[in-house]
Parts: sequence; C-alpha cells; structure tokens
Amino acid sequence: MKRGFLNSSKAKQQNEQSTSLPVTKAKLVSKLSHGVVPNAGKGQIPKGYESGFGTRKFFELNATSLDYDPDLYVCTAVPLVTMDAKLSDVPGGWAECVLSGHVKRMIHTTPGFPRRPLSPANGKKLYRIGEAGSKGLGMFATRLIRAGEIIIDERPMMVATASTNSIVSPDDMAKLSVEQIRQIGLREWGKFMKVVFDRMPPENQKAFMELANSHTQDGSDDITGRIRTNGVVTGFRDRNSSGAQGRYTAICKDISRINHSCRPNASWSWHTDSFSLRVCAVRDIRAGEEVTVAYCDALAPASERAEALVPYGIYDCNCGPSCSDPAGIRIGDKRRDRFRFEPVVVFAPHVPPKVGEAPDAWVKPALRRFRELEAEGLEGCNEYHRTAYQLINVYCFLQDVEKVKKYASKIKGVHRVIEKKEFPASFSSAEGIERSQYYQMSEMRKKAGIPEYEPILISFA
Ligand SMILES: C[S@@+](CC[C@H](N)C(=O)[O-])C[C@H]1O[C@@H](n2cnc3c(N)ncnc32)[C@H](O)[C@@H]1O
Repeated sequence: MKRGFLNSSKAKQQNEQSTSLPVTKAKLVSKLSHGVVPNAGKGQIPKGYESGFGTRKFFELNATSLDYDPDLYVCTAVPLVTMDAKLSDVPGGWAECVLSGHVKRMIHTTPGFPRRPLSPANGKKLYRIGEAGSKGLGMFATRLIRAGEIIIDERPMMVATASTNSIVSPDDMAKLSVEQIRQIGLREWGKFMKVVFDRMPPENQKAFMELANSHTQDGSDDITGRIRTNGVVTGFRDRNSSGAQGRYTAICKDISRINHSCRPNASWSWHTDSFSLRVCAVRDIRAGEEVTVAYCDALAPASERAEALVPYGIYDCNCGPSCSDPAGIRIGDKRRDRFRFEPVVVFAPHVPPKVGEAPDAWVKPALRRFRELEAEGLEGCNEYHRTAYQLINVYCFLQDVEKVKKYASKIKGVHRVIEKKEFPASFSSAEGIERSQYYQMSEMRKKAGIPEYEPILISFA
C-alpha cells in the first residue's frame, strides 16, 4: 500500500502532511546566528510569538498526488513507500522530506526516477567511519581509491528546507530585532522539521541523533542543529527563489560524516533520478587516508573560506599553508585569483620552435596552471577540468599518447562531478586517442604538409 491509501486513524498519521502556510506569503529570514547567542531560544522570543507554526492547521494529503499548489510545503517520503515499509525492504532506503508542491512534482517527473543509488562494484564498501582527531568522526578509505571512483552513493535520511521560513509579518518585522526574528524563524523551522523527523523510521531517527551538532547554543534545537551541521545542498530548489531561499539540504547517515578540507580529495554531486548524493574521488586517495570535501568555495580567498566555515563550528581550518601560514595564504590567494579570473587558453605557436626547444614548449602556461592547481589541492574545481581538457587535446594534437593517458587519468574525478558522467574511455587507449579529433587533425595537416606551428586554438570542451 502506498502512503496515503489507508483510512484508519493510524494510517492517516502516515499520509503526507502539509502546512497551510504557503511559501510565498512567508516573510523569509535566511541568515541565522551561530556560536553563542545570549538568551537563545525562549529568552529571545517575545510574548505572542511562542506558538506560531505549532498552532497552524496540518492537513493530510494523498501521497501519490502531484496535484498541489506549487507553493505549499508537503511532508512526504521520497520515493513513496508502503505503510509498513522497513528500511531493509527498500533498496537504497527512503528520505523523509519537506518539499514544495513544485519540487515534489519536479522530482517525481524526473526521467528515470526513482533509480536505485549505485552500489560498490563487488558489494564491498570503499570506506569506514572512524575517529578523525579533533574533528570528531570522519570517513576513511579502506583501499586505494582512484580519481574518478565513486566512493559512496547515498540516499539521505532527511531532506529539509535549507532556510527558516519565518512567519513574521512585515508589520511585526518593524517591532522586532533581527535576532528576535531569527530566533522565531528557528523555532518555527524546528517545529516543522520535528514533523519530518517523527515520520522517519526508528533506525534513521537514531542515526540522525548520533550525528554531530555544532549548533547547541544559538537557539537551534536538537533537530535543526543537526540539519545545520550536517546538511548538504541538493540540486533542486523552489520556483521563483534565489540565493539561499528555496534551497533544500540533505542529511545522510555516512556522507554527513565527511569532514571539510580546503584541499579536498573528493567532491559530491546531487542526482535527482536516484534521489541520492554521490561522492567521487577527485584525485587518488591512499588506503587509510581521510576522505574530505569542501564545505565552502575552495577557490575563494582564505579569509572568505574561514568566514564560511564558522557556522560549521570550524574556527581554525588547518588544511595546509594556504589556510594557516601568512606567506602561504598570500601565495594561495594570488593563485586562486588567477584560477578564477585568468583562465589559461593555449594556442599552437605561429612560429617554428626555437632550436633545442621541446615540441610542447608552447603548452607551458597550461602545464604551469595544472601544477599550481595540484599544489593547491584543487583537483575538484572547474579550472582543473578545463585545463586538463586542454592538455588532453594538445597532446592528441602533438600525438603524444602517453601524455594524453596521463591527463585523462587525472580528469576522471572532476569530470564525473561536473558532467555527472564518466570521462570517455577512448582517451585511455592508443587506438581511442588515434581516433580523436585533434589527433586526426594533426594527421591531416601532416599529410597536407602544414607545419604543426600553424595557428590553431586548442579548444577545451
Ligand atoms: C558534517 S559534520 C562532519 C562529521 C563530524 N566530524 C562528525 O563527527 O560526525 C561537520 C562537523 O565536523 C567538524 N569538522 C568538519 N571538518 C572539520 C575541519 N576541517 N576542522 C575541524 N572540524 C571539522 C565540525 O565540528 C563540523 O561542525
């Protein structure tokens, strides 16, 4: 039986639930406080605002319906499960979610939905969860994981709205301080998310409550604190929304154990067809090494990264010299500026190579950029992908098969994250490389007697 099909009172509790609060009419306050907020919670909430959402009417819906007001929030299981479903019966499990009607429709009409999350090749996990020193628990590789390998594909336990949707009216806004509005918002959000939490299977409730919580003194409750500490932004959002508003965040049993690094060896991507988060190695990870991802934009300057990490309770990011040592920060910030604003584009030279010069001397800017990106541990970023792509095309053009293979092995991870598909296997074999566009172009030029140094732009996609 699908959720929503039963009429008994017990069954009704498990139907979808919705609040009569339409998204668009809510006054939205997104930035929440963190750290220690004096008198957090009740102490900050003035009389008249204590009950709020809790007194609002919930109504029940047929879980299979997609026919909602797109702006209404719905508490629902994704994918839909039977009333008596146990986690062990549902491959990949299910997520208890709060979604707008618009997003629910979008998910259920995604081609291929609900595909099963991917399982490891021989059924053996590539990781274990273990102690990570002062960071608490973390994820560790149990064998050498190659760039491009999928470490885990996991359906979340819970999907929550990523911001509080405060019900404070514009009139009331004028009477309240910003912190009071935040605290009211947090409280409302907490009540809403408690409904979602209560719908979760007991094993997931237990696993959820065992997750880290860095928000114990800012007005967050046990549930919202863990959502704020462990949530990973999904790939979908409410219609007519922008910025943090209208986004959703996924809380997972294992992926939420992955710690942050500004030099991450892995990256995550959201897949709506399988309703799962996928973590992929962006460079080789040794057996025993900790698996890390970037919680912030790893290309941002050190000061901005530090600021973005504070809400996670990370005050002293120590990933390497570009985080902690003043000289290292200067070099790292300068490099990141160039990575962001000065992309390297390589041109074949217009003049013959100088005597004694290597045939690939003109590729130096891209090679330097690639080395710098690796030195900063930024194998998961767009610029690494773009530069590796150019080098692959350049070496196809120069017919240097070994170098094509080298850069093809390096691009695999970031390609999977950015393009959400595997890098073409043809660049890993001599036969495939010889069939490539640039190899063939070079072959034709040779046959026509056009020297290699005639102008040509090496494209990067
Ligand atoms: C999503 S959880 C990661 C798993 C967590 N370590 C645990 O024990 O479950 C995020 C929390 O881990 C800790 N953390 C993650 N990365 C860290 C880092 N680079 N340095 C210090 N603490 C970190 C912070 O407490 C942060 O709030």
